[in-house]
Amino acid sequence: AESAASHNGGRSGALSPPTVTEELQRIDVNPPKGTRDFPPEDMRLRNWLFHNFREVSRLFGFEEVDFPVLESEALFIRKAGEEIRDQLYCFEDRGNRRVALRPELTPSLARLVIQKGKSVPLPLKWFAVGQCWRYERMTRGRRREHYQWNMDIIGVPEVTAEAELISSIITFFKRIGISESDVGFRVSSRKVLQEVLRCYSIPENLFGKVCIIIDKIEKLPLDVIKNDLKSAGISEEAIEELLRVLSIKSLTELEEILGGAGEAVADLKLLFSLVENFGYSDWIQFDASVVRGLAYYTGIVFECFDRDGKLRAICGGGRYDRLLSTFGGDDIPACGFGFGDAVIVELLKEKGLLPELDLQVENIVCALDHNLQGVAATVATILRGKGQSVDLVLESKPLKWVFKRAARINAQRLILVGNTEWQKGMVGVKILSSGEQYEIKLDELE
Ligand SMILES: OCc1cccc(Br)n1
Repeated sequence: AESAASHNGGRSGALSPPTVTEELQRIDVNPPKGTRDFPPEDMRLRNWLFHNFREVSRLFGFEEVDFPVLESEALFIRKAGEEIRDQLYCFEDRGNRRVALRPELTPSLARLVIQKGKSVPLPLKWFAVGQCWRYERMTRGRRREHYQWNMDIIGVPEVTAEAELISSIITFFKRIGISESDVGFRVSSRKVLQEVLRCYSIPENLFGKVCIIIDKIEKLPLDVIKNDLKSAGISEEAIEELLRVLSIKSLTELEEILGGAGEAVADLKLLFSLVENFGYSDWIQFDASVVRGLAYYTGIVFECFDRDGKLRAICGGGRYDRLLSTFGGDDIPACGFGFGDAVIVELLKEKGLLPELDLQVENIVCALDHNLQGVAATVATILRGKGQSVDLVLESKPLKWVFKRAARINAQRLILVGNTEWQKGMVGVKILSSGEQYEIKLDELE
């Protein structure tokens, strides 16, 4: 009675249908709103994507780092009115600490650089692939988590660092079949805005807030943008000049307006010439309206877009020379980018470039008699010792079932352990693609 009871979920006696209360205990088998499971087929695609992230990072000599998904909330509290702040997935833990699920990786990276201090000689080239979170009202039905690939160069003030980062992203695109006819980079510098604001004697501490307002220029009506800038203390005249500068689409025109003496024009000219040296000029364009939505960028900013205009930004990044000092660290220059795992998959689907990633098992091993199960396990161990994957049939099953499973798991070879063959120290082998079959001594199996 006890085993029967334990067998059918604690209900005594023979198998009986669950009672109403037990039925109500059924949990919701879907993941929390805005989050994803990764069943095998999706996990294969994710692993393929992350493998390419990591391979490009390796090719560029970057070292992998990681940080806790949970961070002190203080890491992400910036006063510039960023969307990332409004959507912070934050709470008070049982120790009354204000904590947050990280919405991005850069602040954690900055924290680790400061923590390591002089023990890590500059420049640092670090990369990470990590899950990031936001708590967004599900009205928009958007995801609340994604995985981001980040590459960051710490300690290099020159735009050679930004050129290297853009080159690494292009290398990634090329690896997966995306070309400059599919995507492009919009590149600008926040120093453009800075130089305009300085012309109108607008205090530096408004810089981040102005950038965040302007970053919404494509998403909000122009009068809203103007009102927000006015409320932030920007004069009408300065607003008009800002909007005029933001519509510039060529470096020549920018130089005419800002003059050739400023850092913004110098940085951008150098960056474009470096990228040209890489042979990647067709991938990038100057666009003064690019500011990006994170307050801490201080120089070059870029984002990658799909030329069909169907998708949100594929990736984005820029220079953040002040972030480490705002965390109490030294004034160390830095730049980096974030590349999410979702939009790129939408782009690959659009372009018919999703890779074929079937499960591949080299061997399926099956004992034909239950007294040979131990021998079958030994065969599996021998093959695994040679680095071969083995699906070991763990129950007594008819051969028809074994062949069906072999086809489902895409096994290349069926190894049959039967009494007749085993009497001679042999096992049966069937190559499933050709149908060829033969017997072989165990120690000759390879
Ligand atoms: O790109 C902004 C962002 C941050 C965290 C999670 C998700 Br989904 N998206």
